[in-house]
Amino acid sequence: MPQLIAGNWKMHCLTADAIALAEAVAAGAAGITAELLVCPTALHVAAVAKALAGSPVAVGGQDCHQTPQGAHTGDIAAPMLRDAGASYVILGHSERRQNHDETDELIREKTIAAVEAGLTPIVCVGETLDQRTGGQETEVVGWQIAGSLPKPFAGVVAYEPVWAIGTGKTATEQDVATMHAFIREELVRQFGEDGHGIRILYGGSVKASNAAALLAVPHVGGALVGGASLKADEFLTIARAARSG
Ligand SMILES: O=C[C@H](O)COP(=O)(O)O
Repeated sequence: MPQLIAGNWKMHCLTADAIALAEAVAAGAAGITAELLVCPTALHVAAVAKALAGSPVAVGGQDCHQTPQGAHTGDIAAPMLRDAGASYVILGHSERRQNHDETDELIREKTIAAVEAGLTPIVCVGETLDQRTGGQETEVVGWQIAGSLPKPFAGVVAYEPVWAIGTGKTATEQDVATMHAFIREELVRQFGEDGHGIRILYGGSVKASNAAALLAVPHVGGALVGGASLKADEFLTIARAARSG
């Protein structure tokens, strides 16, 4: 399976910037064997999907509601993302866990809603600095996997240590190797043989200069890239560092 290189644009870009960024990524995608994905704000999914039509670059959302429709002011339903051209959705990002008090149970409900709408969920897990300092990182991630992923699970897991997001601090290759091996073990324990086939992305200050080393770590199935995905050249350089199989 090729690695998946996903850009999480977070709350960045006005419409014209989002279209220009998408077009620049698509223009440089030829010859890249990794799967490419960009996740703009929900407001820009349709415009970005239109800009990427005919290119190998997929589009995803950054969140969805746990129900397919209803009286939920300000929320976005998974079928709406699908209708706008998304094929993936990021769920349970630490910024949503922290800023919107999202629990594992809610994330599991959102994940089920995403799959029912035909989206591939990318479910994020990861420990805070305090949890790592306290030696609880695997326990925390194990609980997040058990609580956030429905059974069966038709999606992707992204390991993002919270202390490495947007800080410039990247987990060491050894940290990533240890945690990804643990996550694989947990996935196999919880999902049986299917656990071997679930992609596990690494996210947290991935950039052009560290991508090749991080993407070479066993059980790393790709990267979830924040800041560096806002520059097409850097995002494409990361994608070129990906393993193709
Ligand atoms: O979803 C992406 C992650 O939060 C990583 O963000 P970052 O690459 O800016 O550290």
